[in-house]
Amino acid sequence: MSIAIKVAIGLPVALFSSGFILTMVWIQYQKQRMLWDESWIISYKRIIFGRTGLLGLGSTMSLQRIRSNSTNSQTTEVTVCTGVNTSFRQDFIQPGLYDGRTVAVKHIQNKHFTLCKTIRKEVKEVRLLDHPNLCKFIGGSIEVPYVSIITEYCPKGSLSDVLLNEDIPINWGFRLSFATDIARGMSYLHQHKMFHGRLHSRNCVIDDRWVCKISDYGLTVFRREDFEATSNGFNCGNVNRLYCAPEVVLGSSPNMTGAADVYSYSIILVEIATRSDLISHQAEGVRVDIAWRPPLPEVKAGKADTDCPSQEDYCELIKKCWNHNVTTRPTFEQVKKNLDKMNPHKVSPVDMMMNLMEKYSKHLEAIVAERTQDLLQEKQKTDRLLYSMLPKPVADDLRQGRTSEAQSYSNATVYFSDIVGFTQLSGASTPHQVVDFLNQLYTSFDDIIDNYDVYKVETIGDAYMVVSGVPQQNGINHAGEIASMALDLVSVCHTFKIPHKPNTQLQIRAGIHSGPVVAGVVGTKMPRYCLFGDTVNTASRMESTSEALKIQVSGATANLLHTLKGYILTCRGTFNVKGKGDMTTWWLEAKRDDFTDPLLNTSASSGFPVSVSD
Ligand SMILES: Nc1nc2c(ncn2[C@@H]2O[C@H](COP(=O)(O)OP(=O)(O)OP(=O)(O)O)[C@@H](O)[C@H]2O)c(=O)[nH]1
Ligand SMILES: [Mg+2]
Repeated sequence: MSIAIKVAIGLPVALFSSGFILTMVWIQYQKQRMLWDESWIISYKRIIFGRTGLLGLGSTMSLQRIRSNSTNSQTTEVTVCTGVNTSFRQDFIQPGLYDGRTVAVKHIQNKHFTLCKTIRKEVKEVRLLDHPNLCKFIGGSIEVPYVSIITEYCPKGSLSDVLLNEDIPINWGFRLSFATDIARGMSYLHQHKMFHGRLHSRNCVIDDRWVCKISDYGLTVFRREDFEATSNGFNCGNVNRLYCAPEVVLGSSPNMTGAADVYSYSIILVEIATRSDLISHQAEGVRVDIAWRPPLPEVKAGKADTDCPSQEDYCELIKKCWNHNVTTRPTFEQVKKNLDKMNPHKVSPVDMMMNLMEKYSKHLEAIVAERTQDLLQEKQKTDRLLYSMLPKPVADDLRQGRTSEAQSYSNATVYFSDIVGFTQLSGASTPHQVVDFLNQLYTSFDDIIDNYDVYKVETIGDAYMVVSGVPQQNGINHAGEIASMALDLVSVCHTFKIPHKPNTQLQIRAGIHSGPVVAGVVGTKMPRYCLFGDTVNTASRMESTSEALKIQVSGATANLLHTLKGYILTCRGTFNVKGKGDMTTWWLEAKRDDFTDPLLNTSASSGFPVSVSD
């Protein structure tokens, strides 16, 4: 073989071998570099506590939960170089601000800490992990007594916090999403040959997008505290016994196995379905009974959001996961497939949130519409009440905060009526009977006056006062409106039965006068619309000097009725009215059908001609 051939074969082989060796050396170097890399070590002083301004849904609960296995809690005040006075709490996870982001700081109670090769290896392992369902490791503080593990902070708290908070509605879409998230995270961990060993619902945390992430995985030696020096995970004698697989309790298997994690997961599935606090509910005795399992959840299968889409499959999955026979427990990969089958149209939590919000906003809109309708009805009721107490324009003015000015009217007609012998009648009746009687009478009067363009001013005891032409002016029609109304009111008296004296004939005395009036609201408390002026006094005199079941009309009103035509009036004559002097007044008898002038038609009425004047 010539030298050239030897070189031609040997050179590529040599090059390849040296390349291979170099690559191997490079990989080894990288591995070692990662192992000895200390960029993950965080100076505790650089974490700012108490300024995070966070506290999401579950955080208050989470962050104040005293660790159940912590026997003593100690608080040491330290002033960090940032100038923020913080307190080092060793008994729970604290949120803090590190490098501009919010982090969860889990304190490890250790009096001594050595950054040994095992811990370096553990850190290297968790640093290489990256999955959306794993709570990201950020770094660690190794300064005693501030030894802590710093991880991504999930503002909604732990899965347990969320499930036990009754104020958070969680439909089955969310529940299956949580279950799938945990299975995904765990599957990823197991693929990387890492077992959790302390999987429970408090070690699953919920981020701001409602994604469930697994926390407190790996770093077994790093997180080992002084008091649990011998433990390498669950302390099965404590509250977490519930999550311990039977083989772990019996000591026949280490707790760091995939099957043990699957067992723990089955308990989380029960918690997700029942939303109950299994730890508090477990009886003392069950902690030692390895055959004990929480009761299977009664999940409703159905189409509603609140129902499980596949009840039987869900319970079947739980049973498989807590099987005594370790080998028949599914892997998380299989669990994921099972869950996907149960929930084929999996929607992301954000979309579910959006759907929920849309649903709530629609529901809210419906409620608002309903309440608006109620409000409208209430307003109508108060309006009706207000308008029954004050004329509408006046009431509207008052409602707008405007004070309604008194207004003068050049001509209006005022009606007064009074019950004849009321004092005697009420003396012989109980107050209840009197009120009942007046109420019935004036209710029927109120119904009648609704047919006319008149405004009822008030009832004063047994007196009834009505005006027309105020506050709505109506030319000279006011006289006709009042006259027609007065005739109706008197005629109703003929048929009206006094409830407690059916055999007594009700008699009213009525009087009418027309003239100028001033009208306005008096007072701010219980405001009343009042009429003032001589016209009111004269109308009252017309009533007081009238006779039973008769309507006495002044000359001024009679003149207007004459102009309006259609009323039969007979002259009562002239007599002295107290405070008014001599007055000629008229009896309003009836309405005429043929509209002939009543004052000129002497034969039809009283038989003698009459002139109209005050
Ligand atoms: N809001 C919020 N709470 C958290 C976070 N991580 C943990 N927690 C809560 O802090 C509480 C205390 O956590 P840990 O000290 O890890 O105790 P634990 O989870 O009960 O038990 P182990 O982890 O098994 O020791 C837990 O109940 C969690 O609910 C987080 O990222 N955000
Ligand atoms: Mg935890």
